[in-house]
Parts: sequence; C-alpha cells; structure tokens
Amino acid sequence: MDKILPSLLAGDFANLGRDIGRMEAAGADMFHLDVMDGQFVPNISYGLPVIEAISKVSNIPIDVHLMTLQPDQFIEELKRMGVAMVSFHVEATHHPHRLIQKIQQNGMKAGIALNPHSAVSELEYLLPDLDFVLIMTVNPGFGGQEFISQCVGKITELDGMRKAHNYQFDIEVDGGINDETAAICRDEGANLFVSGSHLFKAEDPAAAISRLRG
Ligand SMILES: O=C(CO)[C@@H](O)[C@H](O)COP(=O)(O)O
Ligand SMILES: [Co+2]
Repeated sequence: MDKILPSLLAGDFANLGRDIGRMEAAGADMFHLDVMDGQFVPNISYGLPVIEAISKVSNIPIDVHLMTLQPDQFIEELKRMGVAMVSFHVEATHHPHRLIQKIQQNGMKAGIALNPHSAVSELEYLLPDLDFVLIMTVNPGFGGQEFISQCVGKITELDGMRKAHNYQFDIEVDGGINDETAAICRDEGANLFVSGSHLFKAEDPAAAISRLRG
C-alpha cells in the first residue's frame, strides 16, 4: 500500500508539536525523521533526544533514516522509543547484514538506503532479508534539493528483482518528491514516499498529501 511520510526536517523546529499535529490531521501515514551526524553527511540535524520527544506526541508510526557513521549504536534506544522502521546507509557500515538482523531482532523494520552513486547490485544478497529499500533521489544531508532523475532506474531494477524472486520489501523514495516525481517513482514500483519541503510549503497539506497518493 502507498504511504506518505512527511520529513520533519522541513518542519519548524521551534514548533514541531504544531507541525506534527498538522501533518497528522492532513492524513500523513508515518513521520520520516532524518538523523545527520556531520560526518557521514555534511550537516547535523537532530538526534535521539528529539526523536524521543517526537515519539511522545506522534500518533502515527515513525521511520528513522540514519545518515550517520556507526548506525548500529542507536538501535536499542530507537526500539525503546517505539520506532517502527529504521534505515541506514550501505555506504556507512561494514556489516550491513548483521545490522539488518539487529534491527529486526529489536522488533523494527529494517531498510537500507542507497546514495545516488550506489548500485542496486550492492544489495543483491541482502534483498531476501530486507523489509524496505530507501532509494535516495538526492544526495543525503539537506532538504529542498532537486530530484536526481538517474536514480529512477534503480527503482525499476529493484522492482524487477522483487517480482523475479517474490521478495516482499517495500521501496521508499526520498529527496525532491513532489506530485510529478512521486508519480514517476510510483510507476516504477515505489510505494513509500518521503516528502519534506514540498509538503511543508503546501498551503493545504491534506490536498498535497492526497495528490502525492496519486
Ligand atoms: O534524507 C533526506 C535528506 O538527506 C530527506 O528525508 C529530506 O528531508 C527530504 O526533503 P525534501 O527533498 O523532500 O525537501
Ligand atoms: Co530522509
């Protein structure tokens, strides 16, 4: 099923509770929380204390996107906060399969994110065990960037592998997602749509969310 995940990176950090309520009322399915460490990506966003505060007021599930080195160190804490889905970057860990297992053993869905330069073939032996794959359609680190259209082919490729092997993973897209780019990604097989600046700039977020659903 298609799901729309507002990225709170585009929210007003001085009024996150208000923005959470607005997006829930507009029909958001989950919140997407971007953790950036200033090492793996050239920006720092927020970390565990902010996720914990959000988890206490959110009425919908939380998807955490770890853009950090050593992502394994956060898993137990995220479980304690009731997070539903966690993704980490294949480029940021030496032992991605072990980390998938750790996330799942902690009762959360495990996803791997691919930077624009990374090939789907990197995931070939991980796909049977993954709950979702996050295709980055911008370079990670900042909201408000332009969609990189070369990444669309990776969605097509993943969907083909999913069908060929009857795998069950979801395909999430993140970066520059608006009405037009969501439709392009949906046509290729994506079903989880992260949207930050587009949704938070919308005058009518409920209408924007239903348009993103296609
Ligand atoms: O992970 C990231 C950026 O690194 C994203 O989740 C952004 O927060 C999406 O923002 P928009 O591109 O939709 O403004
Ligand atoms: Co993200």
